[in-house]
Amino acid sequence: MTAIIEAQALSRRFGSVHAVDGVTFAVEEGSVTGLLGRNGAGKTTLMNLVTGQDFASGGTVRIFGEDPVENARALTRTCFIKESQGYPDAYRGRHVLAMAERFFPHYDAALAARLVADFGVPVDRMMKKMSRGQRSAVGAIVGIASRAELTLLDEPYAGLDAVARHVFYDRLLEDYAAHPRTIVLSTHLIDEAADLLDHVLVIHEGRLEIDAATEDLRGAASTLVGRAADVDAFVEGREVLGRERVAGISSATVAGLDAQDKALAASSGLEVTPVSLQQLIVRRTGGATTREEAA
Ligand SMILES: Nc1ncnc2c1ncn2[C@@H]1O[C@H](COP(=O)(O)OP(=O)(O)OP(=O)(O)O)[C@@H](O)[C@H]1O
Repeated sequence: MTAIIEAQALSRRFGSVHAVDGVTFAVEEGSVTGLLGRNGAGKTTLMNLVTGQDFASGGTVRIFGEDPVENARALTRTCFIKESQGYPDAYRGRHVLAMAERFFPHYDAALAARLVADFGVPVDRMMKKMSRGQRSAVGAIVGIASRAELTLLDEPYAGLDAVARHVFYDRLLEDYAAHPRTIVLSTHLIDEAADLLDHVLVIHEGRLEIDAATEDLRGAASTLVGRAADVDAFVEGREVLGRERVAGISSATVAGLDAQDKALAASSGLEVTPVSLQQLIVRRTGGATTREEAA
């Protein structure tokens, strides 16, 4: 496999804030990677470093094997769409699409036109007069139609309604299947995007908390519900990610249960359910929680 992005001990400090704190990872060619984390975790900063829009305070990052900073060759193979994208005052939607067509060597204008219709974007309207969702849709259209070898999408659907988000997932997957490329997508809507992702990078307070195949994370934790005494006995000595207790009934989220463990839990009268990717990440980045409520 070829690594399209390689970061080694990459850091970015803003004064005393360690926005990105010594992260090392590789993104493989042709993968769809979710860059996940809480507000302020460092996702945008990391994407800015990967696309050469910011300078590292330490460590290195390479895309296509090269330093991205002021590297026109690497950057014309890269499309970075971010929520906070600014546009010149006089730009209408169609100007943004025309610029994209000029910039990206593999841009497909016919696909962009179809996506404009799918999202219902008023491309003759000034960008500054578009709603937040319409501006996001323009970014999503450029992100998909550019067919850049490396596509980074930073919260590409902020403001998009549920229908438009599903149009985005469907069209992105469809076009990716026909024209494979490397995609990195940051999002807070983890479960919604989970089917799209084959790899997950979770960043927490600037550090890389999880770097794993989505497949390996599915079923990586389970929730056990039952009588408090039974739950307590079962989880003794296991990795507990979170625990809640209401009136003698306990619920515990536990990592690393195999089929035998689950069967044992069930035979002890506990209800066992898999934890979704989103729940797992919330547990991992929110710290183990313990909540007790009286009856
Ligand atoms: N230019 C800057 N100057 C000072 N601090 C900054 C700057 N840019 C980012 N930060 C800080 O670095 C941290 C990481 O910010 P970043 O925007 O990368 O987070 P994020 O994961 O993209 O968050 P969100 O999900 O809220 O968009 C935050 O604490 C932020 O306040």
